[in-house]
Amino acid sequence: MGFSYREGRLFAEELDCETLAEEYGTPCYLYSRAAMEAALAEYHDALSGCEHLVCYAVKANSNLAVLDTLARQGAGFDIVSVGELERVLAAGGDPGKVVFSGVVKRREEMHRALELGIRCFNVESEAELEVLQEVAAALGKRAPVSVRVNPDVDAGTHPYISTGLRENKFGVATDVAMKLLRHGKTLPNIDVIGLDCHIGSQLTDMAPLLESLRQLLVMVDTLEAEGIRIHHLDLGGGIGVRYKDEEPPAIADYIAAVRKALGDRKLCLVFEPGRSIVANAGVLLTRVHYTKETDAHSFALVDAAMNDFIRPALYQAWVDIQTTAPSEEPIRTWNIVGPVCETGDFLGKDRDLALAPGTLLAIHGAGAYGFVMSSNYNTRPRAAEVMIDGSSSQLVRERESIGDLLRGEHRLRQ
Ligand SMILES: Cc1ncc(COP(=O)(O)O)c(C=O)c1O
Ligand SMILES: N[C@@H](CCCC[NH3+])C(=O)O
Repeated sequence: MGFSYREGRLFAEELDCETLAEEYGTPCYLYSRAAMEAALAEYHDALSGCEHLVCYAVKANSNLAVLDTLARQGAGFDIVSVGELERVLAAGGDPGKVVFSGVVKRREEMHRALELGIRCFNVESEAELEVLQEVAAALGKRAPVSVRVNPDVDAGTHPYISTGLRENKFGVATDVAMKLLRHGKTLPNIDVIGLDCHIGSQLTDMAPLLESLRQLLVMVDTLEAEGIRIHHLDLGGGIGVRYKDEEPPAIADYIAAVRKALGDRKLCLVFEPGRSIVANAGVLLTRVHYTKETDAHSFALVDAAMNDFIRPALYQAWVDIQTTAPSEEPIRTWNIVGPVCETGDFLGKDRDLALAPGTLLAIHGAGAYGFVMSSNYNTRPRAAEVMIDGSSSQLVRERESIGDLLRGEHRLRQ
C-alpha cells in the first residue's frame, strides 16, 4: 500500500516518482496518505467494540499534513513538548485527545496543556507530580494524570531506543508508581485516571509488551481493591515494522492478545503508535550526483545525507534503497553516501544496484523518524515534504532556503 513498483518504476500511489522528483527536486520526502490511513485503521479495527483511543506519537513524523490526515480519521496524539501540542492544534487535532509524555515537562508547558484541557499527563517522576499539582492549583484546575511505569523488561531493541529497563530514565518502578498513584489520589488538583507504559521502539517480539501489561494489570487490581479506580491503560507505542526481514507482530494479533489479557476488566485502552503508522508510508528520494571508485569501495555520492536521514548513521539502521526506474547500467555493489563531512555519513553499505550519475534512488521506510530528526548540519537546507493522495500531490513543507538558515543569526555588534 502506498508505494509500489510497476514494471520497475516506483509509484507513490498513482504517481511516478521520477516525475515527482523533477517537480519537487531532491532530496525530498514523499508520504502516502492512503498508507497512513490504512495503518491507523488497523488499530481502530482491532479495537472495535472496546473503549479506546489511538494517540499517534507526533515525534515520529510531525508534519501538519500528516497530523491533519490522522486527526480526520479520529486519532488522538501523544506529545512530548508544547511545540508538538501547538502542531496538533494547528493541524486541527482535538486537545481533548492528547496525552502528554516526557520526563521534563516545564511549568509553562503544563500550564498550556491544562488551559487547553488535554486528556492526560503521563507523569514520569514524583517531582513532576508535585509541580503539576502546583501548576493546576494556580490555574484552579484538576490535572488528569497517569503514571508511567518502568517495568524493567528488555524490549530486545537497539539500546538507544529501549526505554523500559531499570537503568533507563523513563517512568518509575512499579512500587514507586503505586506510591505515586496513592499520593496523587490525595492531592486536591490531581485526578488519577490511568497507568501507562512504553518500553521501546521497533519491537519485533510481543512477549515483553505482554509482560509489561501483566505488571500493569496486577497494579490495576491492587488499586481497585483499595478503592482507587483506574480508567485507562496506555500501553504506549513500539510495534516495529519490516525494514529488511524483521517479523514484527501484526497489529491485529498484538491487540487481540492485549484484549485477551484484560479479561472482563472494564478499561479504556490507549495506544501511542508512531513508527507503525508512518514508517512505510514514506520514502526519501535522492539523486546520485557522482560515482567514485577506490581500492576499497565503489561510492555512489548522493544529495541526501545524514542530516536528512540520520537513522543509518545513528543506529546503524538498515533501510532499503532502490532505484526508481529500470536501468541499462550493470549491477554493482555500492556504498551510498551523502555530502556531509563525516565518515559516518552513509545511507547504506554494500548495496547491489544498477546506477550512474543522475540515477534517482528511493530510501524506503523513511516516513518515521526521518524528516523530524533532520538537521542543518553543514548548513544544509532541510528537504521538501510532499503528500501524495491518489493521483494528486501537494507540497506540505517547502524546501528550506539558505535565507531560512541564516534567519535569527547576527554578526557581532562591534
Ligand atoms: C512515550 C512514547 N510513546 C510512543 C512512542 C512511539 O513509539 P513507536 O514509534 O515505536 O511506536 C515513543 C517513542 O518510542 C515514546 O517515547
Ligand atoms: N528515533 C528512533 C526511535 C525513537 C523512539 C522515540 N521514543 C528511530 O529512529 O528508530
